[in-house]
Amino acid sequence: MSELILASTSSARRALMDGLGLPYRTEAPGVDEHVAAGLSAEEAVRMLAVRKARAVQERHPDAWVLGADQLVEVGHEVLGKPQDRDAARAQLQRLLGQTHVIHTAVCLLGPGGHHSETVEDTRLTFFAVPPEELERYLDTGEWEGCAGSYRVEGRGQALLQKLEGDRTNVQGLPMLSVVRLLRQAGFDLFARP
Ligand SMILES: Nc1nc2c(ncn2[C@@H]2O[C@H](COP(=O)(O)OP(=O)(O)OP(=O)(O)O)[C@@H](O)[C@H]2O)c(=O)[nH]1
Repeated sequence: MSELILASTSSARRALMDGLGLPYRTEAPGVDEHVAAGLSAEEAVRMLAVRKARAVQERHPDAWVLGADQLVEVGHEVLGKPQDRDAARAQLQRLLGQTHVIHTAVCLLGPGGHHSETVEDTRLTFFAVPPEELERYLDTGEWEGCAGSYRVEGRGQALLQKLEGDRTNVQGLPMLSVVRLLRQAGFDLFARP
C-alpha cells in the first residue's frame, strides 16, 4: 500500500492512530474550517473531514489520506474548540447536567479515486457539578484544543455520568469505524514492517 497520511494536527488523533500500529505520518491540512451557516452538525463535520483529506491528497495524490472533524451538539447549539478559559467555562456550563452528542466524521481518500467516509455519534451525560468544581476542572487546562472543553480520557471522566457509543470517537477518531474503512480499502492491519 502507498503511504498513509493522517491529515491532522491533533495530538489525540495521533495517539489513537499510534495505538493501531500502522505505519503512517501526519500532515497539517491547513484548511479554512468555516462552513456555511445552517448546516447540521453532521453535515458540517462531514464537509470538513472531506475538505481536510482533500487538501492533503492534492499535495500527495498517490497517498492514502485520512481526515477527521468533530463538533459537539447540545440542544440546538453546536460547540467547537474554546478560544480561552472563559469560552471553555461557558461550554462546560452548557454541558453539565445535560446530555450532548459528539459528532465525528472521518474521510479516507486513496489512489484511483477511493473515497469512503462516515460520521459516528457518541452520547454523553455529565453530572451537574457546583461552580467551584467546574473552576477546579478548568484549572487542569484539559479544555485547551478540545471541542466541548473536556478530555474524556483525562480528569474530564470525573464529570461523566453516562456514555453511549464509541469512547475513542469522543477523543477524536471513531476507531471502530477507522478500522472498518481501512480494512474495506484493503489495508493489512498486521503487515510485517
Ligand atoms: N484528548 C482529547 N481530545 C479531544 C477530546 N474531545 C475532543 N478532542 C479534540 O478536539 C479537537 C476537535 O477539533 P477538530 O477541529 O475536529 O480538530 P483539530 O484539533 O482542529 O485538529 P485537525 O484534525 O488538525 O483539524 C480534536 O483535536 C480532538 O482530538 C477528548 O475527550 N480528549
